[in-house]
Order: sequence, then structure tokens, then C-alpha cells
Amino acid sequence: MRVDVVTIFPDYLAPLDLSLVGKARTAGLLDLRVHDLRDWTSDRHRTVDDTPFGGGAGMVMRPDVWGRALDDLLDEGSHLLLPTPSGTRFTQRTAERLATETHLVVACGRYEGIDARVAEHYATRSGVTVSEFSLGDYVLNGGEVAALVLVEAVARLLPGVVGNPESLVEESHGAAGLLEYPVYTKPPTWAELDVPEVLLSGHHGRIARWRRDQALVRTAARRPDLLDALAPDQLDAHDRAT
Ligand SMILES: Nc1cc(-c2ccc3cc[nH]c3c2)n[nH]1
Repeated sequence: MRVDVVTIFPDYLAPLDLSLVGKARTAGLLDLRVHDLRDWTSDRHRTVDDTPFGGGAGMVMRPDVWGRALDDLLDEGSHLLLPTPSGTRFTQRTAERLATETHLVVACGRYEGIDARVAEHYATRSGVTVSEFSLGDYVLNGGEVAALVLVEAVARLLPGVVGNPESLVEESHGAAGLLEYPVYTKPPTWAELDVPEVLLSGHHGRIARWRRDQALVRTAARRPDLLDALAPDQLDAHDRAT
């Protein structure tokens, strides 16, 4: 997969050189390129913004500069992603869908956002998909943090990136659609708190059941909306009795 990120703060994306995403890049599993939007400016001051039509506070990012950048980067089969507080919710299902694609281009806005005609124009471009997405109901100062989240959430789903793909199933918001169960390690007692006995029993069946029950109880307590969203076949008779 190739991912192009366009931003006026390229250094914000430096964490993507580290850890899991960094390893995926080194292994050739992810071709990630970060671009400075100002490389597509045409004036001495490398201007990317201007005042908003209709008045109001702040500045808006210019469509012409974004147009030159995106014309260079977008191709047949590209998916243009625009982080914005007004977008559709980015979820694990979104990440799973994006992980099957070949080319993502993430446009990181700043100021009051990117001129709306940019999304409108590229949505009409043959072979290009455009998605405006929100990370959650809070406001950031720009799209770079959203880009970091998106790239990590997608990259970790690419084949070969995480050591044990089975771990992707049981994690929160994974295929099971539940929050993940609590995890423990040595020492068996810490701060006068013991690890649940069942986890020391070596009885794999009981351990699996306990973990499933914990995931259900946690989900019911913290995210009942996720339980409501489960398909009927995702809960067995024991689950319903828990
Ligand atoms: N979920 C979420 C996205 C954003 C966001 C995304 C892009 C820009 C550009 C200027 N401010 C922005 C904020 N805030 N919260």
C-alpha cells in the first residue's frame, strides 16, 4: 500500500518513522510519503491560505495550491481522505476497509479548513474516491493528528505488519465487536491485588470463557451501543445469560 500525506507541518508526521509503522515501511509493506504542501505554492511567501468568503474569523486553505498538489499525487484508484470535525465517523470498520485499498492520499487541513471545492472537485474525478472523516466529537487544530491515527490504524491491519494476526480479532472493536478483556502479567500479587485465579489454572476452556464474559461485561458497562450493534449470531446462549 502507498500512502501520501500532505501537510504544512511535515515534522508532525515524524512518529510514523518509529515502531510498528516504521518497521512496516522498512519491510516494504507500506510505502509512506510525507509532503509539504508549500512545495506547490507559487509565490515568494509560499502562501497556502486566504481570508474566507462571507467573512468570519480565521483563514481558509486555498483550493489552487491543494489542486496542484493533489493533481500530482492522485491517480486511478486513489482514495483521498480529508480529516475534518464535520466528517463521517472513522471506526475500526473504516480502517479495515481502507487496509484493502492500494493508494491513500491524506490531506491535512489547518486554519479553518480546506476550501470546500477541493473535496467537491476530486469527488468528480474518475477513479478517485473522496472521504471526509472525523476521529471523534472533539476539535483539533489540524488534520495531522488524525493522519497519524489513520495511518497507524490502517498499517497495523496490513498483512505481515503485526506478528500474530490472531491478536487483531480479540482486541477492542475487533472482529468480535466487543471491548477487550482485562490483561495481567507477573507478579501474581501486586499492591495486595491478585491475578484472577482462573488465569493461573491452565484450563484453556475456562480461561477463554472467563475472557469472553469479561469482554461482555465491560462492553455492557462502558459501550452498550456496541452490544446493540452486534449481529444476532455474534452472541451465543451463554453470552446472553452473562
Ligand atoms: N475529529 C476531528 C478532526 C479535526 C480537524 C481536522 C482538520 C482540521 C483543520 C483545521 N482544524 C481541523 C480539525 N478535529 N477533530
